[in-house]
Amino acid sequence: MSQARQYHIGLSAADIGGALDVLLPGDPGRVADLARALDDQAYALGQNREYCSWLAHVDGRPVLVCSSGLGAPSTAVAVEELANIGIKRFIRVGTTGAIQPYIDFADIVISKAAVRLEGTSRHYAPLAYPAVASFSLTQRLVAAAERLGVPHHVGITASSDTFWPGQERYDSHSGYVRRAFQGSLAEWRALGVANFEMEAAALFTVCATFGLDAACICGVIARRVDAEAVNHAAYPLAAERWQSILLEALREPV
Ligand SMILES: O=P(O)(O)O[C@H]1O[C@H](CO)[C@@H](O)[C@H]1O
Ligand SMILES: O=c1cc[nH]c(=O)[nH]1
Repeated sequence: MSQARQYHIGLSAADIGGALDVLLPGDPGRVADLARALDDQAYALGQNREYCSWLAHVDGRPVLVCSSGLGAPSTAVAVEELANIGIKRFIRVGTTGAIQPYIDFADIVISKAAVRLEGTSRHYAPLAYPAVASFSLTQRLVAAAERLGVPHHVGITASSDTFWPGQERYDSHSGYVRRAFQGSLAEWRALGVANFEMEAAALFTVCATFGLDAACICGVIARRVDAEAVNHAAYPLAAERWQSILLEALREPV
């Protein structure tokens, strides 16, 4: 473990009080709310670039909340540096677009694996290497969702490098989706993929190659069976649900 202040996240081991767990929301603007939902005494550690960090305690155990930034490259940087300062369990938490008709707004999707549509994970392992979540960490999230009765789905997630073409959205600036992606949403749906987001595959791959545990829990704010647009009204309930699941899961001693 390194004692040095990490270049991008701006944290050192001394800052995180021996935390082994990190929650990784994509958006730095969501860190404070999430940390306070775990612990009303949670406090800010600082912010560098897209990496905003707070420290919370759950039943006396330290839990770091640190934004990953948007997309795979910044997530991989966060994993590298958080691993350097002693983090062992990484839980991504964020928003997602569901592609299956049975998944509703604000439902929770817990990823058991991810399709590696992004490029970052290939810097760590060849494409034949699977992007799988940690069984034990994922099982803790699923058990917590079940205990709380929160509507949730456990499924395969497709992680794209882009919000528009890679998720086959035609409402982009150009309105054009490359031929390689035309029809891709229907194909992922036919193959049983549950949802689109942008970080899980890199997180799972990097953590697995490091021998670390990773999981991903997302709340549905777009239903791609109906529309390309995000439904902002779904966010508060989705966030309330993921916060309650995470608190319940973290209360369980490992
Ligand atoms: O809500 P977050 O965690 O940012 O996650 C999703 O939202 C962003 C796209 O809007 C991507 O980061 C995607 O993975
Ligand atoms: O549709 C969506 C919604 C959130 N995040 C994504 O990456 N896609």
